[in-house]
Amino acid sequence: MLMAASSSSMQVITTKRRYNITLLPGDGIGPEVISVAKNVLNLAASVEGIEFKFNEKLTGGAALDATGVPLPEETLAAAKQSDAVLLGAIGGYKWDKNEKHLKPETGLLQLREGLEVFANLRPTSVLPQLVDASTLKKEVAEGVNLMVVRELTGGIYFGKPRGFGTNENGEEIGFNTEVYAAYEIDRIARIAFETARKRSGKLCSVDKANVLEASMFWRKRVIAIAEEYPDVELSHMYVDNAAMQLIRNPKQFDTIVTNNIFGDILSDEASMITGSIGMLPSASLGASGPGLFEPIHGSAPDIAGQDKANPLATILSAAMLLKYGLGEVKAAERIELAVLDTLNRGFRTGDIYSAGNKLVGCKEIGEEVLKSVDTKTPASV
Ligand SMILES: NC(=O)C1=CN([C@@H]2O[C@H](COP(=O)(O)OP(=O)(O)OC[C@H]3O[C@@H](n4cnc5c(N)ncnc54)[C@H](O)[C@@H]3O)[C@@H](O)[C@H]2O)C=CC1
Ligand SMILES: CC(C)CC(=O)C(=O)O
Ligand SMILES: [Mg+2]
Repeated sequence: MLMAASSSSMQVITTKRRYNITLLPGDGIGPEVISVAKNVLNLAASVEGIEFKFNEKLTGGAALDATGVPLPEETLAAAKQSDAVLLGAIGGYKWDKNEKHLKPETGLLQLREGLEVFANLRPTSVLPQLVDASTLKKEVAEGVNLMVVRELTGGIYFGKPRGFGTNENGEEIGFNTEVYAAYEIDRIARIAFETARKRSGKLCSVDKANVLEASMFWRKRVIAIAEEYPDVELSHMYVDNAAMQLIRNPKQFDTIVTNNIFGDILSDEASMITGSIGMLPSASLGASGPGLFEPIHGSAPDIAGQDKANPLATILSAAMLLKYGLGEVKAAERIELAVLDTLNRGFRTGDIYSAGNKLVGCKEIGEEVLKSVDTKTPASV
């Protein structure tokens, strides 16, 4: 807001906040959920006096088909120049047999690396409206509210050497390397400690330090960084036990910090506590530059093109874009409340459906969220 002096009076001029958003629909259900989330994002923003310029670009399999690479330079350049990036999902059966590294998913890794978004926040909470949809018993699921802080630009997905070759017996092999430098662990640990401090003050670091040197080093660095956060209670757990404890008693966790691959796997597992992978959003953030916001799920080729996808994870990722990417907290809350209101009114896609609710498709639940964005204010839900 600018104050401009005139000769007769002080005039208040409200400046519209304007942002450039790169949209990367990707493959499979990606374009379906992005189309719905874009409308929700646009409406919530305009109600709050924000204007978006959307710039849609190719990535993943769609980019491979059109340009021969899964992340065209033009896409990365547009993403870097924008204020935030919203991505649908990447990959599909069509490209499964592609040779070596020519996979759509490589484009996603290149994008995360190119934007240097090393911190992936994956909140997992059981909404009161969806306790029935949880895979777990009501008393185990009710009230779960945890945050997985996943390291996103290091570890085995990026480590070198990697590739295909032959072993000493001349047999074919494939190999990857789990490698972490101290700075990579330190910076994600600090994000996790800060996150835990703002939540209930409990941080659990998940590793495989009984077997892997990279994990032993991970634990050593997390313990070193803990000295900067004496108010946060730090614990450690091996990943196999963590996978089991998440199902046995998820409420023992508040903030979990872990490496790239364990975070990928544990967050898919955690999604079933909330009812569906179609509910979980994520924010990927770096030290500076635009954040990348995407649902945690993939391109779901088994339901693509059938209007069956749950777009709520992408809509909630749009809310994270507003909150973490742009600092537009009111517009973010408007979207979160609209999702709750839509669920309160009984609308469900197939993945979160339970008897007595209204079964709708991707587009229709999107329309219902739009109605809620329009009618509900933070005070009215
Ligand atoms: N961030 C990304 O772009 C990711 C891409 N992938 C890619 O996606 C493709 C499919 O991978 P999958 O292992 O099958 O994982 P997936 O997450 O795409 O699907 C797993 C299961 O969850 C269901 N599902 C996923 N999202 C849903 C939604 N929004 N609403 C309702 N149901 C939903 C699917 O129908 C499927 O049965 C692969 O090419 C994979 O590499 C996988 C994970 C993340
Ligand atoms: C598709 C992969 C690159 C990653 C993945 O599964 C994820 O980030 O959840
Ligand atoms: Mg995954």
